[in-house]
Amino acid sequence: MWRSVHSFAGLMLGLLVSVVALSGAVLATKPIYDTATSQSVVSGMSVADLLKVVTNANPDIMGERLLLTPAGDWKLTFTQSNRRQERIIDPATGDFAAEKKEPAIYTQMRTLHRSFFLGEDGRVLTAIAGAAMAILTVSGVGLFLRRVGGLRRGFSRIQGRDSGALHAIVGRLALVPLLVLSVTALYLSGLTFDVISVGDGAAPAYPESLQELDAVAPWDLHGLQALPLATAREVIFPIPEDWFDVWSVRTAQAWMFFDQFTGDQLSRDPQALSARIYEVVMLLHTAEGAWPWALVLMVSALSVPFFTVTGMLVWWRNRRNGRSRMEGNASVAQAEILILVGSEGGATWRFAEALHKGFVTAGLPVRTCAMNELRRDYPKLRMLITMAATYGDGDAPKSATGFLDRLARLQASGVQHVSLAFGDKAFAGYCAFGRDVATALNAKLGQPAMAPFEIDKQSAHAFQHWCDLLGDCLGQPLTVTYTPKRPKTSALTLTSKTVFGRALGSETTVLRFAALRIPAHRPGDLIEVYAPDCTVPRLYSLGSCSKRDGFVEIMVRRVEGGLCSNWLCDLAEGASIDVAIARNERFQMPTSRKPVIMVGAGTGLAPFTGMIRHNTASRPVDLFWGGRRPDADAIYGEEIAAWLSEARLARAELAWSRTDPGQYVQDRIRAERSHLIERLKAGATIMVCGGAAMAAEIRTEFSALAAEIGLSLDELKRRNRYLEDIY
Ligand SMILES: Cc1cc2nc3c(=O)[nH]c(=O)nc-3n(C[C@H](O)[C@H](O)[C@H](O)COP(=O)(O)O)c2cc1C
Repeated sequence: MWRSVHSFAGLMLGLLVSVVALSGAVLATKPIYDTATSQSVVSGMSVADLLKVVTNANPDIMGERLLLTPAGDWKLTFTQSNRRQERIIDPATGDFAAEKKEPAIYTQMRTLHRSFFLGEDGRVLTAIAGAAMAILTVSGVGLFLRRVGGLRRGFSRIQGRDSGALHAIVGRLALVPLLVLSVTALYLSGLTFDVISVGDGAAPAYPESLQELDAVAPWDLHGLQALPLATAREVIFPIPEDWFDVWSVRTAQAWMFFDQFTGDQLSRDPQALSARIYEVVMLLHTAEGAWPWALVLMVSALSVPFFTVTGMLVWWRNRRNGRSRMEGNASVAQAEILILVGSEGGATWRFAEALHKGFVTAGLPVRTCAMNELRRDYPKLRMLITMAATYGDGDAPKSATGFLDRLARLQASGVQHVSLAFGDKAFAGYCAFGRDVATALNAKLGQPAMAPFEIDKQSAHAFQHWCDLLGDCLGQPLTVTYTPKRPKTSALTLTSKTVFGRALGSETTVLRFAALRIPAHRPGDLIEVYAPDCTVPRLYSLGSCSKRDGFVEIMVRRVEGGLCSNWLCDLAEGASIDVAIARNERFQMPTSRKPVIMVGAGTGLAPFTGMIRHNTASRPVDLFWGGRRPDADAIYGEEIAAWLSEARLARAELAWSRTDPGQYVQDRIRAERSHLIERLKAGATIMVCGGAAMAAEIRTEFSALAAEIGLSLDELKRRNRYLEDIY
């Protein structure tokens, strides 16, 4: 529901809201401009002080009223030579000052902001924009909390730098000011259309002075002396020689009345609640007289067009990933079958879409949504089907991070369940999250309707088989048609190839391609290579950055019988290959300036090469890398030496396993124990890339190191300070 509301409002009204917000951002500079140019109140002045300077500087006038203008100037109404006049005065000297002329841009922006240059009719558009902004903000919060898996995780670090993550990061920061702006905008529209009114229209109850005494100068009246000028909005002078008239001062909260002879406060007439609310709303919405808040409003308003653009990108990406194409999705109240999807790259959504269609065709009320969208209650639910991919070290994919907590709160009895896991046998934690899901379902709902099933490398064949089994289980054949979708690929031309390790009987090749029209990527992202005769792509870590390097670089180890690796290693210079980019947000160089410890072996060096090459700010980066023999296997040997001399790399600890004595990368870690502890204390992030066996050894080493300073590996992982890219 949140998603539909948010997408609909954003797509339909994003432009309108952006125009109002941008013009609002310009208007928010006005209080800053006013502060810089106004005849500002001399801090520490009282109302009595102002009256004194005004009277002394203009002895031959008869003052009537002093009014603080929205621009922050004091305007004096007075009579001189029987002529009534109004002049801005300088509160420091009491002299008349030139009336400030507002720059034309503000007048234009105000008309655009309030009515789109369309007169009264345009005010409806502004009201719609205000309502849309309120809806977008509230539904955005709902979506965000669902994405991170609940309020408890609402303050934790948001992973990734894709448009969705940026949308959420900026959204979290701008949330409060945008909510304030939208609610106050709605209030002001309510005033425009007379839905809300300010005050009851009653004039304050003026008291009278109690006795006639000799005239006293206002600056000698203790009541006015005690009233700070900063709190006053308006001062009304008593009529001269009218002994029962009083000094009246309006503040944001009340009218206050002072005896003109004794200076005593005679009474205080609080502003009506509605008038006070109006004052607060105006302050919050326009920030007049409060330039720091104006700055906050300006930045927040500027973020609105950013949301429109990133929001559209997210919407488009979701569409492409099949996320929003669940036609015939049953409502929560009607759903009898619930398909929950845990996906990060989008492939599982495509399987889910095929299954969803199968149920719709069979006439069954089915609802398909992300695992993080699981609700507490589905009144008609009969069967729950989970389709979950696994990421990282057996972790949940993005759309399922909060699933296990949500499942615990599900109110369901007599609901059948089936789990399907997606993974890749090349990973150590094959289908690990899918298995966790199956275990949790068993604990919550009892025995499954059919045995949990695992699909390796998105096998269409295995999926069809599982759909047949599911049909048997339901006692109703299901027609599910799944056609694997090949992403849009780009062609790369091999420009150079460097082979290492021939002398050792197995080769590692660094392949460099010309990068002409390749989608944006950074070191650590993955490249999907489509080799001839391979139904599924093979993934390789990228060592290059699309923005900074003029090439694409990967490292491939020849695997006996490996279709793709042999094909790549045998490629001739000038040959072309088809590739797509797979973002790997979990394995990116952290953005802070804290140290980074990179650990890898063999081709695990690939992502680090790009990260180190671009470490131009010389942040402390240590590389621990394991190869076999320095004479045959010194991949990037010269570059590493250069990076050290250029301070892109602080240390290079290379371990050679086939020398005498042989050493593994974990041995170097043990040898550098005290240095690494210092790095950990300084907030270092550890990045590990390579085979599963090596990664397990490194985990053991860093668990021990972390324990020495009272940390645990789990905690480091939770804080995104222990990142792994394992194959
Ligand atoms: C960066 C990355 C990490 C992965 N980690 C694992 C893993 O630990 N265990 C596993 O079985 N599969 C792992 N996989 C494979 C995915 O689970 C599998 O490709 C799945 O079909 C992806 O589905 P999705 O595109 O819907 O996210 C990983 C894939 C990638 C790209």
